[in-house]
Amino acid sequence: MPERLGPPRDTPLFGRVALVGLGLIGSSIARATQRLKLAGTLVAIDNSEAVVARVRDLGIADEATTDVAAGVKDADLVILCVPVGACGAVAEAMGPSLKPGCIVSDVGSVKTSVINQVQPHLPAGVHLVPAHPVAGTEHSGPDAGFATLFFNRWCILTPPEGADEAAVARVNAFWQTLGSKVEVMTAQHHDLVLAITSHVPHLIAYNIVGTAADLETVTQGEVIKFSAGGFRDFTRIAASDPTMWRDIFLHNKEAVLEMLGRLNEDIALLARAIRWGEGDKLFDLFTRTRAIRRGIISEGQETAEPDFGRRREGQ
Ligand SMILES: NC(=O)C1=CN([C@@H]2O[C@H](COP(=O)(O)OP(=O)(O)OC[C@H]3O[C@@H](n4cnc5c(N)ncnc54)[C@H](O)[C@@H]3O)[C@@H](O)[C@H]2O)C=CC1
Ligand SMILES: O=C(O)C(=O)Cc1ccc(O)cc1
Repeated sequence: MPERLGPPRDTPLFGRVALVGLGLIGSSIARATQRLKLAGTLVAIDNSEAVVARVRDLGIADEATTDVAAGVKDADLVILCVPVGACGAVAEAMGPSLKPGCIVSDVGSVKTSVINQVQPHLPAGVHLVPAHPVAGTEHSGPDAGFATLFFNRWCILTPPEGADEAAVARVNAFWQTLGSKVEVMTAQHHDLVLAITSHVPHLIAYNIVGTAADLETVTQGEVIKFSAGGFRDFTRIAASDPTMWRDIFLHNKEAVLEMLGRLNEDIALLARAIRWGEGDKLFDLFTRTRAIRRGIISEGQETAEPDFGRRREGQ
C-alpha cells in the first residue's frame, strides 16, 4: 500500500473545477487537486470575504471569488463543501449558471437531505453525483486542510436512481486519485450507517462534555486535571464545528433518532447489569466490542495515531 499520494497527472481529470466552501474539506480537496494536477483550472468560491482572501494568500486555487454564479460558470465539476444546511441555497444560486454536462457533487455528511435540497435546482443535462469522504478532523477553516486527508480513507458515493454512469465513474476516479477507497450505496443506507458510526458518537461526545461542564460537585479544574484517555478523546470530538454538526443532526433526524432509541435501550440494560452485579453481561459485551476494535485496526481503517496525527505526513 503506498504511503503517499501519487505523482501529478500528465493530463488533468477535469477542465474547470469549482469548489464551493473552502474550509477543512474544500481546502484539502484544493490542495490535493493542485498537487496532483487534477484540474485545468481550479476555482475557489466562498461566501466569506475572509476565507476568499485567505485562499488567495495560501495560493491553493487559480481563482477565488465570493460570487457563486460567476465562479461555477463553465465548470466541468462543482463540489459543494459547505455545511449540509447550506446546500439548497448554494444550488439555487448557482443552478442557472451551470453548463450542460457539468457534474455537481458534494462532500456532505448527510446524503438524502442534500439530494433533496440540490436536485430541484439543477438544470436538465447537469449530473448530480453526491459523495461523502469519511475523513476529517475536529478543525475547520482553510488553514486546517491538508492534501493527504483523504488518503486510504473511504469515500461513499450515493448516486440517485438513474444517475449518469459516466459521471459516477468520473467522480469515482477523482476520489481514487485523491487516495480514497470508494464505495457506492443508496443515500438512505448511507444516512443510517453514518448515524450510528459517526453522528450518534458525536452527539454522545457533545453530551458527555456538556454534562461534565454542568456538574456542581466536580470543579472544571478537576475535570481537566484528571481527564483520563476516554474523556480527552470525547473533548476532541466535542470541539468539532457547531454549525456543521447542528446541520448534520437536523438533516439526518430520522436515522439519528432511530439509533438513539436503540442506544437508550442498550444503556438501560447496562445500567441494570451494573445495578444487579451481572458481571458476566458486562464482560461479554466488553469482549465483543474489543474484537470489533481489533477488527477495525487489522482492516487498516485506523492507525495507532488518531486522524489529526496524519497531518504530519505533509501538506
Ligand atoms: N469536518 C469534517 O471532518 C468533515 C466534514 N464533512 C462535510 O463537509 C462539509 C464542509 O465541512 P468543513 O470543511 O469541515 O466545514 P468548514 O466550516 O471548515 O468550511 C465550510 C466553508 O463553507 C463556507 N460556506 C458556508 N456557507 C456557505 C455558502 N452559503 N456559500 C458559500 N460558502 C459557504 C464557509 O465560509 C466555510 O469556509 C460539511 O457538509 C460536512 O458535513 C465531510 C467529512 C468530514
Ligand atoms: O474527527 C473525527 O474524528 C471525525 O469523525 C471526522 C469526520 C466528521 C464528519 C464526517 O462526516 C466524517 C469524518
